[in-house]
Amino acid sequence: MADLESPPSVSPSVYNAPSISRPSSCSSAPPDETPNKLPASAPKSFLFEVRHTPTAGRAVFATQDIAEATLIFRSDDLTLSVLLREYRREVCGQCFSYDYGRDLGFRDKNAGFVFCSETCHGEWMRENGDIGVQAWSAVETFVKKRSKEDSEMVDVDLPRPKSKDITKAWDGVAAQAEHIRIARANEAGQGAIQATKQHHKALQKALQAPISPDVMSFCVSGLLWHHNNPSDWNKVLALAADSTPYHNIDDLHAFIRTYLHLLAILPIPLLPFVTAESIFLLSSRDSHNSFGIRSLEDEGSEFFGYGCWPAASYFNHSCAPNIEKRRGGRAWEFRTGKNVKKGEELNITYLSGEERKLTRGKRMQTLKRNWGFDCGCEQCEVEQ
Ligand SMILES: C[S@@+](CC[C@H](N)C(=O)[O-])C[C@H]1O[C@@H](n2cnc3c(N)ncnc32)[C@H](O)[C@@H]1O
Repeated sequence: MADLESPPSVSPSVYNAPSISRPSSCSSAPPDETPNKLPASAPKSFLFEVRHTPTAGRAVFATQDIAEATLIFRSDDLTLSVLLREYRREVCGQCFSYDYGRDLGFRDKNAGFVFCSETCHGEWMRENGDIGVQAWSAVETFVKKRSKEDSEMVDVDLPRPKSKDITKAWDGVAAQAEHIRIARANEAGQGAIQATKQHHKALQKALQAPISPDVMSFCVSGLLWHHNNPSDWNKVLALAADSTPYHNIDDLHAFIRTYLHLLAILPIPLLPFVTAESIFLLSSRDSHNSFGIRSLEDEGSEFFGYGCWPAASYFNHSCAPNIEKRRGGRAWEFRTGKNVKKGEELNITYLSGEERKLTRGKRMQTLKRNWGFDCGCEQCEVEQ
């Protein structure tokens, strides 16, 4: 993940036949999109339009003069998200409200989330559905038994695994994944192939591997979103993709182990969604599109997690942005930070407060490291 405006932390398809096992890391371009066609999920307003640019992909442009402090867009289309485990007692699992570190009152022990109200709990249950509630309970039971095994902090200075390393690593677990599927299907009385000792051993081996609870939550939220909203999956597919989304080799392996863990523990109806491709795809879209979910007070000093709001992900970065974004509950609001002229690009910043004060060179480095792009904003051109 290189989330919009937060420090790097853990990162974090359509149903594929279970036998397909490796992510197609080289073919991550959004489907059904010609250079001039925009996805239906791109944000829409009479104040702006989304257009393709020669150097920075799609971008948002004002279609008329806009006065300072105008609300230009509200994005409430949260797809996948992760609430870091250390905040699970303090931050509402549905609306992300926070009460200065106090434990919230409505606890769902089975699922491992707290809520600020019965209404939020009910909404969360409704959105996740029966299978979702079962999935979160399975994860919670599994994590509770193990707890605190992996440190999820990543060293951002280690090299990122290249496409060929990623493919090789996923290929390396394809056979084990197949064995686990067969063992699970047999347990559920559904197997076309009789499970043997070898299959059960593969499952046990997966269960014993070190766990990464936040990576697991990230993946579960994405898989559930896909399961529960199949017709909206294109919103995620249409986002800018990163073909090498893992911060380092440990991050890559955390996702691969998580894949096997999820095959071993999730409810059977979810298993068709748990493919190497889908887990890779979640990272590849998260990497360039997630927004940090931070406290609303103290200039956002508490980093609760991150999430992906597809319509909000069409705003490019500028080192002198004209749009300010602010989270309210589960939605983001975008307002002009200054008067904007018709035809100007509408930009937010992807840099955190301290990073914004850096020199051009250091800002460039930060954006390149966290986002993989060479900043082509007007401010950087002026300062050149
Ligand atoms: C959140 S997406 C923004 C929308 C994106 N342009 C698209 O077509 O989906 C972030 C990606 O946009 C591109 N981008 C954003 N700001 C940029 C900038 N200032 N200079 C160059 N590329 C930029 C980079 O490829 C970055 O990874």
